[in-house]
Amino acid sequence: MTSNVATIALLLVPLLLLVRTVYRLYFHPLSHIPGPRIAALTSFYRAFYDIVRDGQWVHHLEYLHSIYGIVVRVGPNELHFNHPAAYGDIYCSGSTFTKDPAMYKCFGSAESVFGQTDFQTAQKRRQALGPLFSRRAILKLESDIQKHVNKLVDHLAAYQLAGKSADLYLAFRAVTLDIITSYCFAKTFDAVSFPGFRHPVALTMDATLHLAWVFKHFLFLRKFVDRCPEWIGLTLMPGTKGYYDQANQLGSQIDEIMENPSILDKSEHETMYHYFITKSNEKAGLPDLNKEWLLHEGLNLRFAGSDTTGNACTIAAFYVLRDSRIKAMLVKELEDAWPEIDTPMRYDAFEKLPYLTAVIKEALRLSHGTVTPMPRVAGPDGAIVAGVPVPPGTIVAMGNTLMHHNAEIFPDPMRFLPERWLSAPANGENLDKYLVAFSKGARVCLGIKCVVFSICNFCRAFFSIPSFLCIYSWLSESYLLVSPHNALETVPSFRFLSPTVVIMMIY
Ligand code: HEM
Repeated sequence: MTSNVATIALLLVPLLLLVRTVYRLYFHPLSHIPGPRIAALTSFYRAFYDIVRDGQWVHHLEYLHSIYGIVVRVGPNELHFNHPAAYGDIYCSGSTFTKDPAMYKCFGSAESVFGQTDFQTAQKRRQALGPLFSRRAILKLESDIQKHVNKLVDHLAAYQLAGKSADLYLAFRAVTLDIITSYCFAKTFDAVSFPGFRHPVALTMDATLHLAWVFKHFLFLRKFVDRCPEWIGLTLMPGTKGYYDQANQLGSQIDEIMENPSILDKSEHETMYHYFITKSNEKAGLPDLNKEWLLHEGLNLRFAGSDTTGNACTIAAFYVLRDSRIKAMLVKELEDAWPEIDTPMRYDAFEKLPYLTAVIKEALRLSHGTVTPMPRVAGPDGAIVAGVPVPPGTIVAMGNTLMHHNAEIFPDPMRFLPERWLSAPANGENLDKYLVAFSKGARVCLGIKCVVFSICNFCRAFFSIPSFLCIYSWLSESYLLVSPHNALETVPSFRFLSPTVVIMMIY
């Protein structure tokens, strides 16, 4: 009897696999869409590039589109597009598409605004947190942000005096980490003061990003890590110590506040907690307060605010410093606008400077924000994307890199060319429409205003103080300004979802 069951099972498994293969290849609603046959059969096709090839999926997508055209079937139930219209169709379509849970649950930040896949729930969370990142709120904290930038500049000056090289990639990571932790929690790690800017949190961000891919394709591992005690997590992934440290640190701050919310009254300025705990008007429709939610939200903001902004600043510094023409133009504009260095100049004035703005846009374009395509799932009515009918439940995406590298929109796309943002486009179209570093639509980056503001501040500190210009030329001549893996052409694709919170994967 037992052997009969085993025989039937042995026959059944290959039979089922065969049926599935035939279905996926010939009868699946996506079977007519071009793409590699193997991708139509199994999602391990993509897993291979994500995990074994260490995040090279983004580069492979460019290759696939060069062969198959604007739409490629990249998985059994997944399409990837490469057409400017597709971006709008997918990301600006309101509630037609929702975030793909397989991707957004793998970071361990399921409870944060970023992790919400449901459209309505996400909107409520965005409404609650949005005012923290409004222009008004940011302007109120201008001096606080500038304080951190000035500290970084002091440290860089010390490097110059000592004749030592500085890793600007880590330096930017450190200062953005300090800014965002101070901004959202009124506490910082003082990461810029760490020798070599090598704060464990900044260092381990990259280390754990690799794991995101593993978790995406093997979600049960994510769940295992969520539940296992810290010592097991640390034994398996020693590189995650910095994350445990910050989660523990943030966790105790949350415990303290939840126990006694009145301590928020003594806070130096409003923080994330004020928006979720004390501002009852905006709380409508939010779940009951709990530690896990605040922790996910907090860890998310830390990652979202430091990784992306740090990358954009690194790219800006890298390209401005290696091109003396661009550097001269930028410096001239800043010096004309700000002749008296000792007289503080406000952000409102800087944001009106056209060349500075163009440099920032170009840095955002070439740092991409989120490098990996952000997957969305078509709703029950399906959709039309770039003229292609998409059946309900299909996963679709279009990567920012493909938009930003599109030579028809951005001629000579791999060149850092701020001027492209200054000249009127030949076809009269506004180029801003194609700058998608912050994504677009209802799930556009929540920190967008905060970012432009911070980058302006960096530029102001770095490029407008004459004595620091020599640091820059010295650095650019003598050393690579960025970690080799972080230069534009090689920004690793596992650094996806910049605001992505991979930080939480261990939580
Ligand atoms: C140069 C800097 C930044 C870039 C390029 C950037 C880019 C992005 C992108 C592309 C998304 C969409 C991700 C997705 O849908 O998968 C996003 C979402 C988000 N970003 Fe940013 N970001 C930056 C800085 C920040 C900062 C400073 C904060 C605030 C601390 C922030 C907070 C968020 C949040 C909360 C979300 C989730 C929004 C939602 O899901 O509705 N980001 N960001």
